[in-house]
Amino acid sequence: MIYQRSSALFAEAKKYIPGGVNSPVRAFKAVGGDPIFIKEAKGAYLYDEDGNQLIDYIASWGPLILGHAYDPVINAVIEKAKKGTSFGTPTEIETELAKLAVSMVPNIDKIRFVNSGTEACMSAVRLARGYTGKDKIIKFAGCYHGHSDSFLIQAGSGAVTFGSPNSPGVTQGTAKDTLLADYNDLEGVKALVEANKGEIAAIILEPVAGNMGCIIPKEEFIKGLRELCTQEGILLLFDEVMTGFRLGRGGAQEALGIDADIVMFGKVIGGGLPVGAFAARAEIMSHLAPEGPVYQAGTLSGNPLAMSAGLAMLTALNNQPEIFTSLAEKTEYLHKGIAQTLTEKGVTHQINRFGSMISVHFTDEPVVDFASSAKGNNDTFKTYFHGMLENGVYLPPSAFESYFLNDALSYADLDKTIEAVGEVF
Ligand SMILES: Cc1ncc(COP(=O)(O)O)c(C=O)c1O
Ligand SMILES: N[C@H](C=O)CCC(=O)O
Repeated sequence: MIYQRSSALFAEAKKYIPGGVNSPVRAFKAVGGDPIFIKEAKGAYLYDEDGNQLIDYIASWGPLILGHAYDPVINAVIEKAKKGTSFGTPTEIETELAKLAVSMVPNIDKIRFVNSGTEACMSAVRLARGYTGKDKIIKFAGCYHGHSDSFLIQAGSGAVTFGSPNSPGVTQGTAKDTLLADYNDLEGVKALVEANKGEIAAIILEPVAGNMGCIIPKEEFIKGLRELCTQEGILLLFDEVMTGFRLGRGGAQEALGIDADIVMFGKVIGGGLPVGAFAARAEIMSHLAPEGPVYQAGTLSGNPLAMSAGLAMLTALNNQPEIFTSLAEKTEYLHKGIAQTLTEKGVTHQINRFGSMISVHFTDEPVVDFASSAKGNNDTFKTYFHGMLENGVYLPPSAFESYFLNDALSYADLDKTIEAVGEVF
């Protein structure tokens, strides 16, 4: 593979954009080398600026569950754009998307659209604080809820990849209200709740984590959190930015059989355009302005182009729920193929998978939380990542990220990926 033009574009970008990228995980810092600049994409493939074709396991970090440039989404956006790009007024399509989302997801009556997952999580926590009248929240080490100040405390994703899980710029005043627990450690959470009795507004988590690799919640952990929240008057916040409309029509709530109090969305709900959302029962959502006192706003929130992309995406998923099953089957096939190859080659590994999310960890311990994920061998990961790239497979450039499978991937693509693992090792 030749990456001359990508490297030249990166050098130019670095002159004008910090680190040459607009989101840190894109910069390949954890794996070394220059990031690949993409020119276009269709279905399961990316085409870079040097003319290489790559099988894509990132899908724009999750949104493109039906593959790149999915025709119904593209056509909906084109048609909408011809009629104007933004009005700053209510539009009918916002209600159409809200109605559809509410019909697909359990436990929610109303939804508010924002522009990113970060905004969704930030606003959901404000709502939880306003609703409960309490200040503190509990988050889990290695979970990422976007880059709002309250969440940059032992955050996963790019924050941990670049060694700053606690970002400079977050004040002590803000940080003290974010209490930290370990994923899958119910007793630790109970102890925190006991030590801060009556002060906790919310427990926020990725119900299936994807920002320290893919990590599955133990049944007793997730059930225990629900029970604890109900007992203590704490709101349970599911950050479904990755899992929403990916693990099934009803997301992780449905897949795990657990009801959350507030649910946050991003990625798939925008069909590849910038959309986030948060949703809850009417009683909770009624605290939000202009109905209630908790303020939240956005000049471009509910943008018609973004809404039309989201509506086309959710309509497709709602009408063809078998896609979720076939994606999970493809992911299982990939899991088995990679596991068999790595075992034959004598490479120590763990693979975690849930639905269409999967991650490979080069460690001999089960990966159940941030600490066990961080034990993965990063030198082996770098060899794996660059070797796969050389073989035309584009994986997330960090061991702390999940892969996202998309419906356009064929079994031939999966076989090529599995063969590539054999080539690399
Ligand atoms: C679980 C989770 N929550 C929140 C976010 C923040 O979303 P965004 O990047 O759209 O702000 C992300 C991804 O970035 C995420 O994976
Ligand atoms: N892990 C992050 C979100 O899912 C990756 C996307 C980003 O921060 O650019």
